[in-house]
Amino acid sequence: MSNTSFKQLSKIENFVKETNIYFNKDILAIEQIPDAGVGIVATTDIPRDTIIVKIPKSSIFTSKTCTINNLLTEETIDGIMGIHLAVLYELFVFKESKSHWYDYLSFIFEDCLIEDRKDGFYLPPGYWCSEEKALLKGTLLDCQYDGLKKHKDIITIYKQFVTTAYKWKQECDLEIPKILQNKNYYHLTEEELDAEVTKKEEDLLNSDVRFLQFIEIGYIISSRVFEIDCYHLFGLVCIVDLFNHNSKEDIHFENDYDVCEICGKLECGHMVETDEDSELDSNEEGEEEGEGEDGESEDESSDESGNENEISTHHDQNDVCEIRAIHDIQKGQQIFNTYGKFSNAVLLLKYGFVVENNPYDKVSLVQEFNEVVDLISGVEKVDIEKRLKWWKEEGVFLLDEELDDEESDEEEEDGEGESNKDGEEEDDELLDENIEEEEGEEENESDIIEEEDDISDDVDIETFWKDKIFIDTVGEASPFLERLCVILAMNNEQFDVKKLQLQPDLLEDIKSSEIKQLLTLSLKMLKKILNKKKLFKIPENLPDLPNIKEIKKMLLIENDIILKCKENFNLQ
Ligand SMILES: C[S@@+](CC[C@H](N)C(=O)[O-])C[C@H]1O[C@@H](n2cnc3c(N)ncnc32)[C@H](O)[C@@H]1O
Repeated sequence: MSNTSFKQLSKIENFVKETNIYFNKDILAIEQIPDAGVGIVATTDIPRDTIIVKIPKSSIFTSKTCTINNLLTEETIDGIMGIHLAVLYELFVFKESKSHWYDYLSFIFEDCLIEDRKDGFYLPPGYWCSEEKALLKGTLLDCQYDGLKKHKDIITIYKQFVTTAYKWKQECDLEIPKILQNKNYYHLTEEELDAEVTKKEEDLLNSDVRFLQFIEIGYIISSRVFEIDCYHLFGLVCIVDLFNHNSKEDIHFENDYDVCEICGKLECGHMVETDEDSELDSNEEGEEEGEGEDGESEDESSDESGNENEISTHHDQNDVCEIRAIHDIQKGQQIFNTYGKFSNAVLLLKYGFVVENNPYDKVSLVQEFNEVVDLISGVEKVDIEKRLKWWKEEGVFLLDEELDDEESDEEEEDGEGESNKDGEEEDDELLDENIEEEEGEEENESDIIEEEDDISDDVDIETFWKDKIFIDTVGEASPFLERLCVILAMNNEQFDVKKLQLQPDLLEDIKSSEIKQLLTLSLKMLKKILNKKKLFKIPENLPDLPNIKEIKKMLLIENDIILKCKENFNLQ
């Protein structure tokens, strides 16, 4: 768990004061929360729309505000990777005497600063011991997210950071953070690393405790980081990162994402110049549209720093992120943020905890589905494969849209469409992206942190369809699994000629005897799949292992869902 220590709160108080963070102590308190580190509690009734925290963007730790920002820019390392490298320098090189961020960072990374630590590292499940991982085999975390495997990019990032640190030492005599002191890796070529990447990682994990610290720091960052804007990208936001997660949130994190990508201001010389340039361009005869919006004109404008400063100073006052109460909050209540519409598997993978009564929780049926598909008789194997291919490439997306449309219709009927006017739905989506994904995985975003019902253009097809094969939190089969069973139960005429798979209305028309028979067959298939799902065995005397509490919770929650499902479908 990425929790902080209540004993160290004075550090945060110092930092808040020094950096002009507005944290209304008359209405909020930082308190110790059982099994969740610290959290924020309302000390009085708080009316809806109250701004409870305000943070100047300059007080957010990002790759642009850190001490080594110019080096990172030269090296084009930004986003979460930039934060990771910067944290190593603030904590282990600049330290208390030279780092403006030390009070805040040493609060979040307190354990990482303990000298000679040998164990108790906070690591993603892929780095847990084999006994712990064995207990989680077959869970959603394993089947859907491959969460018991090590993270393939970590060692490459480590190698890149080591090389960069040695280069900075040579070029500007900058001390190398102790975690990155590894001459072997400095001399290692990328080809040599690629050739034996798994073995090299195993060797490092077994021989160098500093590599574990490196992974730990990356994991802590990933569990606390927020998306800020198109200039800073991601950042660690003091105070805002103390709100714990609940699927029902009490607050919204509000900030302007669209700022100038060159200087980060809301309005600035760059933007003014660019607008003027494009106006000029559009007035010039015979010139093509879009000319004048290129990098050159932007570079020219950035040279005119005098003008820019005037505007910047004025707009600095607006460069703040705010936390707003989205409904009335009662005195004494813990105030929750939501990290996203995440199942417990994602919560465990990304943040190291699981929650009971999670409406987005589910149990994977991918293995059971594949086993039953292998046993289907009456339809040729090639036809089954053809249908599965169609489903993965087209069908699953069609049904996703169909369900989205149904949901919007229902919302309109319930009058919920009004929330759109307030922008609340858009805000939800933004929030889901606030705590962003693990380092190095930017391209596989959809694997883990995408809002679960969101289709993105570059979605990984295998991940997408598998993610839809589950039992939901109330023990019902997912509509995707139900539809897939119908499709696999069709005869070739129904699939190829009548194209019933493209006519959901017909499928629901149970008056037709042909459809009735099809639905009976598909229900039989569905029950076969559900029947194959077995309860997880939880040993009575669980070994005393570091993550055993969360593992046990996870297994009990998955078992509870499986039991509800067996009851719903009258299965043994
Ligand atoms: C952004 S921090 C929140 C503040 C944190 N509790 C602390 O002590 O600093 C995220 C971490 O808080 C913990 N956390 C957040 N919500 C939780 C919850 N509902 N139950 C248990 N732990 C939670 C997890 O350790 C997670 O990695």
